[in-house]
Formats: sequence, C-alpha cells, structure tokens
Amino acid sequence: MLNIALPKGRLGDQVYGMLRDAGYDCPAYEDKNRLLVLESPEKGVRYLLVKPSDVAIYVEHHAADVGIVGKDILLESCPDVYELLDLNIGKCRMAVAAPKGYVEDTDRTLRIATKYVNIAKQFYSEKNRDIEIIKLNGSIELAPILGLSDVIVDIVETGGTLKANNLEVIEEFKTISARFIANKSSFKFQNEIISDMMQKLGEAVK
Ligand SMILES: Nc1ncnc2c1ncn2[C@@H]1O[C@H](COP(=O)(O)OP(=O)(O)OP(=O)(O)O)[C@@H](O)[C@H]1O
Ligand SMILES: O=P(O)(O)OC[C@H]1O[C@H](OP(=O)(O)OP(=O)(O)O)[C@H](O)[C@@H]1O
Repeated sequence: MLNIALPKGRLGDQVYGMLRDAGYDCPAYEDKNRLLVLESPEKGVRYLLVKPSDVAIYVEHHAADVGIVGKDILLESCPDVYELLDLNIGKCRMAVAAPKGYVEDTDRTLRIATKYVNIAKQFYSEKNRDIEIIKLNGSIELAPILGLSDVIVDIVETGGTLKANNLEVIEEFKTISARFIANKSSFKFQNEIISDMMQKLGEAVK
C-alpha cells in the first residue's frame, strides 16, 4: 500500500477532494472520526493525517511515500524530497506586512515576527538588512499591534486578516501553492504507482 501524508485542516479537505476525484477515495476519511491512519485497501492507499508543517518530515524520513504540502513549508525547511507536481490549490502569497502607515527606520534593527524564520532571513539577507527575528507559531498579525515586532512575514490569501487588524502588505515576494512530493527511495522503487498517481492528480488539477 502507498502511504500518503495528508495535511489536516484547511488544506486537507481540498487535497482529499482531489485525490478522491483522481480515484483514490477512502470512505473512512469521510467518516470524520479521530483516526489518524485511514486505509483504502481496494485503492491501494493508506492516508496518514498529519499537521501541515509535518508532512515533509514524514515523507523525507520515509514514514510516508508521498504527501501534499504547501510550498511555504518546502521553502522554509528545504526537505530532501522530490517535488513532483503543483496542485494549484492552497494558493496564497508570502509577504511582509506592517501597521497601516508604517515608515521603516533604516538606522535601526528591523524586528520581524514570523513562523517562517528561514524564509524571512533569506529575504532580508538579499536586502543586506540588519534584522531580529521573533519566532511565533500563529496569530502573527498580533505582534506589530502589540509592539512585539515592526513587521511580519506571513502568508496572505484574501488579505482579510491583515485588514481586520489594521495592517497592510508592504511587499509580496513569493507565490505559494500546494505541492505533491515523494520520498526519493519510494519514487525509485514504487515508481509506477507514484507516477500513475502523479498523472491522475495532474489531470485533476484545475
Ligand atoms: N489563508 C490561507 N490561504 C490559503 N492557503 C493557506 C492559508 N493559510 C495557509 N495556507 C496553506 O495551507 C497550508 C496549511 O495551513 P494551515 O493554516 O491549515 O496549517 P497551519 O496552522 O499553518 O499548520 P500548523 O498547524 O502545522 O502550524 C500552509 O502551509 C499554506 O501552504
Ligand atoms: O489573507 P487571509 O485570507 O486572511 O489569510 C491569511 C491568514 O491565514 C493564515 O493564518 P491561519 O488561519 O493559518 O492562522 P494562524 O497562523 O494563526 O494559525 C495566515 O497566517 C494569515 O493569518
């Protein structure tokens, strides 16, 4: 059976919808219970429900053969996996944002709150800017409101969260979407099954 790491939460349901349409349905997924391992033996797949930010860890370490993960996570952690397909869902942008009217003082160290420490470091190293990173795990928009940081680096989809909290985008610098990834050894030894899944998923991409 092919082990598929599926992100729980907002991305998971969309991803499962694509896999179902591609022929890898799993009635147990639709039961919505607390099980984390869901099997569909007749389709030859086993779904592992994991935190979105952990998908690539399972795949890299061969606890899963394939998985679906946001490009944000791949850019942040650079796992040693194959990125096979852009699924064109979970679309958003990586951006710097700040309170409306914010004016940067370039003589001071810039304080940045983010979940994406490596992405932020890379972005500002290209600008040669002196920075301090404050790593948070969620509700990033709160940081500049409370004076914990000057700006944030985070993903923006509709812009609704920024707007509701009186923040605005300063610069968007990466487009993000969900990617189909594979463990390197699985891709070699289960190539036919994974290639077949990639092709069917490709046909389901809108
Ligand atoms: N507002 C959004 N619009 C579109 N895609 C998003 C949005 N927020 C996150 N994503 C994408 O969906 C993925 C999963 O996001 P989600 O918010 O469900 O998990 P998370 O809370 O970031 O994960 P974790 O619980 O592991 O921290 C992200 O990695 C990103 O690629
Ligand atoms: O532009 P929008 O459509 O408002 O989407 C962007 C918001 O979505 C994500 O947060 P999420 O809902 O995952 O919350 P969290 O980061 O606090 O966990 C992201 O961190 C932004 O806060």
